[in-house]
Amino acid sequence: MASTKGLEGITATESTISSIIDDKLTYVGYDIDDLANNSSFEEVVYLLWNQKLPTLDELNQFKSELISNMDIPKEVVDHLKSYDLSTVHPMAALRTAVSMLGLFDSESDVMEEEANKRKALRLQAKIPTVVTAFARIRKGQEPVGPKKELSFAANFLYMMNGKNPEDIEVEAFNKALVLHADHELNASTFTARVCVATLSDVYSGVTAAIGALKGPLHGGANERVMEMLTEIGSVEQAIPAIEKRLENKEKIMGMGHRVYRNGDPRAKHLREMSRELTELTGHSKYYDMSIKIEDYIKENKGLPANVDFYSASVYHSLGIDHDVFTPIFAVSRVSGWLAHILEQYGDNRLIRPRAEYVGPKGQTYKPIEER
Ligand SMILES: CC(=O)SCCNC(=O)CCNC(=O)[C@H](O)C(C)(C)COP(=O)(O)OP(=O)(O)OC[C@H]1O[C@@H](n2cnc3c(N)ncnc32)[C@H](O)[C@@H]1OP(=O)(O)O
Ligand SMILES: O=C([O-])CC(=O)C(=O)O
Repeated sequence: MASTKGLEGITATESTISSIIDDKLTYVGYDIDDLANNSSFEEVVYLLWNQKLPTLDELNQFKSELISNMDIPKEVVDHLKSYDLSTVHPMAALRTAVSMLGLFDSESDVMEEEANKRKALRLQAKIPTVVTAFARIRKGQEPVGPKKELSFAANFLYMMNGKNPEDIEVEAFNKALVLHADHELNASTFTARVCVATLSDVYSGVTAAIGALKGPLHGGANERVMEMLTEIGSVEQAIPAIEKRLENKEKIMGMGHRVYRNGDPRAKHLREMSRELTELTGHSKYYDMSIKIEDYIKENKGLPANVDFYSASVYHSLGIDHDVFTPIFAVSRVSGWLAHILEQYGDNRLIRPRAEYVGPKGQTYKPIEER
């Protein structure tokens, strides 16, 4: 039987979490546009995990549970301080720290449903703390803990910068978190599901997913978009630089998508946020360059911008270090990974496809001294 490279077009599982149908994205049946325009990230996480929007009481309870679980063990902070901070990528630090968090969770290997839900909450709560702690430690700053009265999005920015964020920053960051929360069977979510389908634990599933998200063809693209924009440097150079990259058969980061053909519905929200925030912070050139590149690639390659393209200039405008863009993706996407992990446990079967063997056949074994 012939193989399908990259499993393109293969339906590998049923899911009730998110859907992409005719280029339209929904979480549990709610249109991403409605959620992006109206909901808090905490509401979306609750929705993904419970398959329903919370009441006000449920939301308040959920928010306070999240905040009260945000602290991370001192040993993890000490570990983050022990690397060569000039070379370690924050995604690598996050991958190791999440695995380490499992060592300090006495329920790590308890496979009961309620224990898995408690671990999900702890991971969702602690990942922003790890990301912000590492970002501060490598600048010689001490980590900052969360504030009870702040939202999840505001707390991330507070723990990162050590000061209360502006409303417009919180609004933009919340929207970015909502837009990145889940995306059907993308590579990192599939990785998480494959891992836990062996009945491995939640920490292993999330650690594996972080590894998959890190790659430049997936979540790692947002950092590469900013690297590209910075290298290009000016609006005038945008098209000549892109033409040169295409001539060299380089991929344009943030462009193209395996599933969307006519456009990623998340990109328009991020494009608008990029327009507003770059203007407000004096970084309009990055928005102007992005628009030119998007139009050129659409016209010449027929490829749409994906979620990673405009998130780059949005995060840059929020003053976030470029190599922290992908960890921020993880801060949001862990909600989707955890929803899928819980769904996988709920109706599990080992995921084990086949490979079509195309190597040599019928070889005769020779003793080592005769080779
Ligand atoms: C959150 C996310 O993960 S969104 C995706 C983030 N990744 C990126 O932005 C990286 C850049 N984009 C890409 O590499 C791809 O579009 C992917 C990985 C997103 C999708 O990949 P696939 O569905 O496997 O498409 P594939 O890589 O086979 O590309 C098909 C054709 O389009 C071209 N193409 C696809 N994306 C791009 C791009 N960004 N720039 C230039 N050409 C591209 C390929 O070169 C290929 O051309 P060919 O048929 O002439 O060889
Ligand atoms: O679905 C994909 O292949 C990649 C993507 O856009 C995401 O994970 O958000």
